Amino acid sequence: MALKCAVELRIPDIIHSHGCPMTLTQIANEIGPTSPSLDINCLARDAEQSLAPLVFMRNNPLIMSPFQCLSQCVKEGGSAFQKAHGRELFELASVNAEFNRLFNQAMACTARITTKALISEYEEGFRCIGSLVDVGGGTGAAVAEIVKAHPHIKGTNFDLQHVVKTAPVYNGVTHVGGDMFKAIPHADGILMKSIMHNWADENCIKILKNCRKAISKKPGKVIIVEVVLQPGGGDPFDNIGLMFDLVMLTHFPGGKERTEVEWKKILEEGGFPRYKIIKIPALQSIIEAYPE
Ligand SMILES: C[S@@+](CC[C@H](N)C(=O)[O-])C[C@H]1O[C@@H](n2cnc3c(N)ncnc32)[C@H](O)[C@@H]1O
Repeated sequence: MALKCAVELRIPDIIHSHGCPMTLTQIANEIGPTSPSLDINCLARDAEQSLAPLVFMRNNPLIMSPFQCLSQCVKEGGSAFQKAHGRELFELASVNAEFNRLFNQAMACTARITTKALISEYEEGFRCIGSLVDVGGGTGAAVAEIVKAHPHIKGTNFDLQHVVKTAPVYNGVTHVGGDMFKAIPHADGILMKSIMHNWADENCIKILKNCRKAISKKPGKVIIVEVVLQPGGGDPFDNIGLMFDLVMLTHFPGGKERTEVEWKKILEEGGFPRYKIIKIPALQSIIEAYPE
């Protein structure tokens, strides 16, 4: 709430354009309709890497109100989102254009940041594939950046119809609308960033089985970009990982963050017995999984 307020008042922009630390009185004097707006940091609304859309989404009443239903969800099961709104999040996005836009913009702004880390730390991993499908890729920001860095890759952004129909055109990227529980377009590599944590194990296994059908044995692989919780603690991102676990529980039926042991189980059952975890400078890690 405090972050939302600060972004709405353009406080990060005010401090940046001042160029050095400011007192509260100086900031208060600057707040007004004619505040100069230059951007530097992740909360400045106009910045290329701005996280402001994420702040607006997380503070939207439709996203906040399910937290009021958390105890009911613990007692009865099911998602708190469904209890608050009578339908699940992606269903609501399909019938509410404004919520769809808000959610997709929030996903795209964080995708740009994680994708930067992914591109710099996983260069070899992308070099050896000729085609890549980003499953649940939202409006395509991540695959667009990957294709820009690796122009030999034929990129596909795959998501629900109501999402891809609002996606911008990107060079080297084809948008395909569909349902990952039914079928996934064929490619050498499948990217899934922040998808599996929305779903219970049995649904993740269904998605992985469809990925398995969509890739060739060689050089086929699935590139999962997700949190890997460290049961013993000690990771600098531990607290954020646990906070995300609570958000997943609230917003998605069976949604959760997973430890390596939990990942191994669903990967094996989904047809990916071999995997490698690659740490990147981000909350998420890369889980590179192979069909054999
Ligand atoms: C948490 S968002 C992640 C978006 C993107 N991968 C990112 O990291 O920014 C989950 C995405 O999965 C998509 N999705 C949900 N159900 C789907 C389905 N059945 N088939 C394809 N995509 C789906 C949503 O529309 C949404 O874009």
